[in-house]
Amino acid sequence: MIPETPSQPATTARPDAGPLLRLVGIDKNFGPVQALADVTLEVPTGKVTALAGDNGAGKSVLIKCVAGIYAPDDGQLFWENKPVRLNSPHEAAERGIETVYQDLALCDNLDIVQNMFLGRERLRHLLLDEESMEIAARETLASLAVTSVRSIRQPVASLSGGQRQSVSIAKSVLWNSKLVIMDEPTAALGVAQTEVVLNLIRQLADRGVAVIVISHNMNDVFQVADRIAVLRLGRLVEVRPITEVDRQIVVDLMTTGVSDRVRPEPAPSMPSQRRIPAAKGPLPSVAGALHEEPTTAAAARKAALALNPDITATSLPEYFRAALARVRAGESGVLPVLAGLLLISALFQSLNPNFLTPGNMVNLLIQGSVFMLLAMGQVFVLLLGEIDLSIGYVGGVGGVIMAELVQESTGWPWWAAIAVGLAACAGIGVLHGTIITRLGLPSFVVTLGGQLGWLGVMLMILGSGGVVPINDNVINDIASGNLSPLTSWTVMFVVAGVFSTWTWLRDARRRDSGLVAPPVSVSALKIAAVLATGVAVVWLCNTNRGTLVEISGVPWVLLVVLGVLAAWTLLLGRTRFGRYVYAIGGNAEAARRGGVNLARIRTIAFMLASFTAGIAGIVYASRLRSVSTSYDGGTLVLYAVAAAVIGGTSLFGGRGKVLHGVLGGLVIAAIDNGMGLQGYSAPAKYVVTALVLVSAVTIDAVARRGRSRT
Ligand SMILES: Nc1ncnc2c1ncn2[C@@H]1O[C@H](COP(=O)(O)OP(=O)(O)OP(=O)(O)O)[C@@H](O)[C@H]1O
Repeated sequence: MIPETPSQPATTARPDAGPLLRLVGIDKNFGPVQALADVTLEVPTGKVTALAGDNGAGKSVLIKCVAGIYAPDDGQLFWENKPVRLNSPHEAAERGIETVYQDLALCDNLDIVQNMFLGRERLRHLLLDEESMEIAARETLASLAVTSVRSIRQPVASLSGGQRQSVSIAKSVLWNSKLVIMDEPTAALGVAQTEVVLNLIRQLADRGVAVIVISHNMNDVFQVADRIAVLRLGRLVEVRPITEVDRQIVVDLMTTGVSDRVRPEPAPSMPSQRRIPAAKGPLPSVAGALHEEPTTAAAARKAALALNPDITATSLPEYFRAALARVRAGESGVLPVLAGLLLISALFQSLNPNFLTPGNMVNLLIQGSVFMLLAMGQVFVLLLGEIDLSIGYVGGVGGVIMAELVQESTGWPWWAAIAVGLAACAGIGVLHGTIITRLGLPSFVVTLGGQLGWLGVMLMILGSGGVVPINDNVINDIASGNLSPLTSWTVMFVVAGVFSTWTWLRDARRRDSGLVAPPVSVSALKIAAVLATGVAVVWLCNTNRGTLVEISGVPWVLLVVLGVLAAWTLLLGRTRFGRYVYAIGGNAEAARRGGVNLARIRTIAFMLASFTAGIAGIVYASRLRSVSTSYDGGTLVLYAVAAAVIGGTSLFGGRGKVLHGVLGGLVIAAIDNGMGLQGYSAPAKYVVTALVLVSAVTIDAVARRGRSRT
């Protein structure tokens, strides 16, 4: 089992207990290539063992055998004196073997805490326990003298190579790893960063961790290693204490397998032989490893603020300045879509004064609800870097199943009909997800096939008549019914009250614990903004929009959208599943190495996309009070992808929020509605929506470039 209490000193050396790891007679062949031949090696605790060898000598294959990636063809591994088989990286991790790979198995889009806990998140009441994880991560970094709590919530993408290595090493300390394997840990690092990383490696060994380091850099090997094992053509030729060899001996062993040379006494000033001393407490040169640059406190604070305004801003102006810096760095969040919405509204209002009337606004919200729902489902899939082109017609299938079941001849109650329609959609999502993950087919192709296939199924259920009317009042009221004005206000204040209390208490608790939290003024501003939006929407909906009879109140469908938004936001933001969706979108390999079951998470994401499409299909059917052959799922799915991307979800995976689907859906509904008021036909609407989509994708791509430049 993986120990649950991290950030204590790791194992203490057990001098009498033998080596932590013993490899005996390990062979590994790849067809005719003998990568390892009869390798016998002991790895003791509390020592850094350097693995040296020329290109192709077998170093990587050897560590992969220890890390559970390759099974040796012959030979035996002994872990703490017991014979073991390590069948997967997960099994190795469970025994306390952590591998820090050259390509650093970190997800760029996740922050430091999220990366350090990836695959081993702590939960409280089934939700991620962010506070406890942040505290543990902070303590671990501090114990290694990587002392910057300020930046613990910054995305790993914004870290330098040395900083990323520091995070990877801290991760192994956090998890009380007994053996840490590092593949070229200082490759591509500058002098100062190399020094930081070597110091951290030394600290690991001084805590009693066994460390294996592969490095081509002899300076590093001589600085940090206690012993050196040399491989040549897959065979282990020597293991010696580092004090008994010099560079020439190592080179001789690597190239010829033997060396008669006796190491001369090193001159005290020889830089290449300078050893890092055993640590007594945090090493000063490691302090601030997350803040190597810039050097002055003010500049460091400015940089930290720019990376994440929540980190350190203590006043409102500071927070806004930092947010502005983030926008300039390509982290614009929902700003472009909000600006776009304002612009579109101003444009249509100037063209037609009816655009911003309460009646039209509510109509627009109802029209947009189908786009919003479909887009919210699509966000799950886009976050994975995939796409689902079938959800339009999957929603249609859900709608038509529900419609058939509430026919008088069938006589099902409305709730059962809805449940079966949604279950059918979820099942379709599982089917798509399973085909995509198990057969390894591209989601684009599978769901394109799904688009045609489910259109066919929908038409078959519709039958020769081509239309299934809905006479059930409850179902028809989903899109056409309203809450009473009083209930509308009550519901709004309850929802806003719950959100405000939760936000306020959470932010206050985090501030009290010294964790990353926005200043009080920002928490207050967030609450005020939500309250103002709620009041505006309810005021709008409560204004009479009927001509012959009075029609007022919040439409039921808005509650459906709000409910889905809240549920999916919680799922993506506060659960392991959500964390893994982002992790896979950011770096699927890192997620896999963290023990995440990629196939399961992907399949669930496709299921949720289809399930949400089912809700959209039911709303659509409710609005038309029927399902017919005129249902155009092909256009709907394109609008859904466009809405998610326009809202700010990246097509490249790993970035996005459920809220983006709602905001993008609003933009599309506004274009559709505004152009409709102006008397434009469908083709013109398509062209304008396409232009907006292309602009959104361009903004996404430019922002991505901005981020990588930063
Ligand atoms: N998956 C594989 N399939 C076939 N051959 C492989 C595979 N992995 C490694 N080899 C072979 O095994 C031998 C040892 O490779 P390995 O990657 O361990 O070398 P290395 O010592 O790590 O070299 P380098 O320093 O260049 O990374 C090489 O001849 C390589 O071509």
